[in-house]
Amino acid sequence: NQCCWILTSQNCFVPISEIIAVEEREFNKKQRNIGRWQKMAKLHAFTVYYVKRARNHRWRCSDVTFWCVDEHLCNQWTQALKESLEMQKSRPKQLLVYINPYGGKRQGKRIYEQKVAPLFNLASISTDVVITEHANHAKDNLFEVNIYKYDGVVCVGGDGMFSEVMHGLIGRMQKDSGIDQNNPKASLVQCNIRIGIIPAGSTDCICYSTVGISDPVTSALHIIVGDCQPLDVSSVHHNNTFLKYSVSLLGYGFYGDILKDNSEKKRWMGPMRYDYSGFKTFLSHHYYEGTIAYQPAKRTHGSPRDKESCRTGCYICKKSEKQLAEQTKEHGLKHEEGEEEWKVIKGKFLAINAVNMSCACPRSPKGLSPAAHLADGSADLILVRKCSRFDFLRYLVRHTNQDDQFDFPFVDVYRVKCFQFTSKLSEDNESNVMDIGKKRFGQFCRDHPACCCNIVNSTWNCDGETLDSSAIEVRVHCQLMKLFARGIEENCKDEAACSQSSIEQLL
Ligand SMILES: Nc1ncnc2c1ncn2[C@@H]1O[C@H](COP(=O)(O)OP(=O)(O)OP(=O)(O)O)[C@@H](O)[C@H]1O
Ligand SMILES: CCCCCCCCCCCCC/C=C/[C@@H](O)[C@H](CO)NC(C)=O
Ligand SMILES: [Ca+2]
Repeated sequence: NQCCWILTSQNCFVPISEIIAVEEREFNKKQRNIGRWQKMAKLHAFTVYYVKRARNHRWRCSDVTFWCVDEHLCNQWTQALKESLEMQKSRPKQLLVYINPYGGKRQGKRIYEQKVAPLFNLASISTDVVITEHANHAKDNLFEVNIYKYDGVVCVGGDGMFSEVMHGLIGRMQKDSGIDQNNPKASLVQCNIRIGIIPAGSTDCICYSTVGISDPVTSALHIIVGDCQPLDVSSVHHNNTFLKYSVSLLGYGFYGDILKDNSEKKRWMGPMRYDYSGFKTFLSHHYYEGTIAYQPAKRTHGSPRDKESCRTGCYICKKSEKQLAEQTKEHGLKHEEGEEEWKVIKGKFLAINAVNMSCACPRSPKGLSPAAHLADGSADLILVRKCSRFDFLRYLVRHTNQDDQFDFPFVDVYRVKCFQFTSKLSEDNESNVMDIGKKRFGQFCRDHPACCCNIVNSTWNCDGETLDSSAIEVRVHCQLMKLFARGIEENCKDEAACSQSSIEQLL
């Protein structure tokens, strides 16, 4: 991996790990009938395709062709490079691909065929492609196929499609290992089959937060070079029944209501439906009463108010990986019961957001929690208490600029390893004190008919899908799965040197 190629005249270094493919070239001598080469009888050549970094974390496939008069020398180079590529053991050779033809702007199939498949061919990756015919097709299929013959699963679509594939893979792993997903305390088996995301959805938050951009070619190249990014996954339960897994946002109140309004009937609007529902939800300004109990994540280093973000090779995530390995060595898969105390908060909230990662996306480039980590075994729990519409707008606007969105008296943020939520309504229901008046008047606040207090429940938005229950129990599973990604890279300092187009070089 450390072995580097030096393209001398251009001062451009390409590590072997970033070479996509090496191809012998058929050379027609008329192509280069100039200078001293004119007299040569035959020229030999080979082309190296490699990753070229462009602006804003974009990767592109570039190429450089090497010409040579000595056939033997040319073959030696080609051979040596091919052997080096063979030694890159983390690269996938066989992939299972699921395409959602209806996600985002309905471009999934075209994006895959035009932008991704040619790159997979170039890198000699063989694929089995499934174009999904209905929701849950990919998930169900993952319980039936021989997943162990693949080096990875690729999903072409948005966060919802990724969620399907993740549920299929994690669920299959637990089933094959005899783990009961309904047990909220079960230690889940890690899923080592990596998932690659080719973004073709509406928000594409998981791709953006793990790669730094939502761009199909960039994601395809991360898959080809065999990147590996572990990811925390939260399990969500209600009354000892498994509901869902979440990797990006678990949102109650504002983000749940956006989804409730954002029904399948609005899918024709494409990604715009989120802006429309977002605006409507903002105007409705509903808040919800409930109780949150959480256990702080004491073992993780770092805080949600840190100025530094999780980046490629993040040392905080590395430390968590080490801790996890030590813990597994000591206790095996047995769940280690946390002795930390539970903290309890009661209140009226406009939004309760729990994020396992920053949740950066094109609409909010730094995300809902800019310092959240991809693989530290914790989630950031953000509580936005009842405030004026104007203050809530100020809070939302800070998702899109450089100002600190946690610097408000009505916003609290905690780094947690698990939490529980019960709405006031279900508390009342459970303790059987719900009075008939509440039932009869449905969603209006009896005491203040003109206020925005909503005594019906909101809905949980779990990575873009609604949950059936408002009372939930959530636990973060450190690094439960892996992606073909490497986290967001620090910006390339020398972009001019990185953005060279095709270079031709004489050996
Ligand atoms: N062939 C299909 N027909 C209908 N729905 C499908 C099909 N294949 C997958 N789905 C479902 O479509 C839902 C949404 O898809 P996807 O996530 O790709 O796009 P999106 O909702 O536009 O984007 P995002 O999730 O990023 O907001 C997924 O939850 C998935 O279960
Ligand atoms: C005043 C109007 C405000 C509009 C706000 C629009 C939405 C902002 C998008 C930020 C969402 C980031 C979190 C991502 C969550 C995803 O899991 C989910 C599924 O794709 N997306 C959404 C929007 O719920
Ligand atoms: Ca995390």
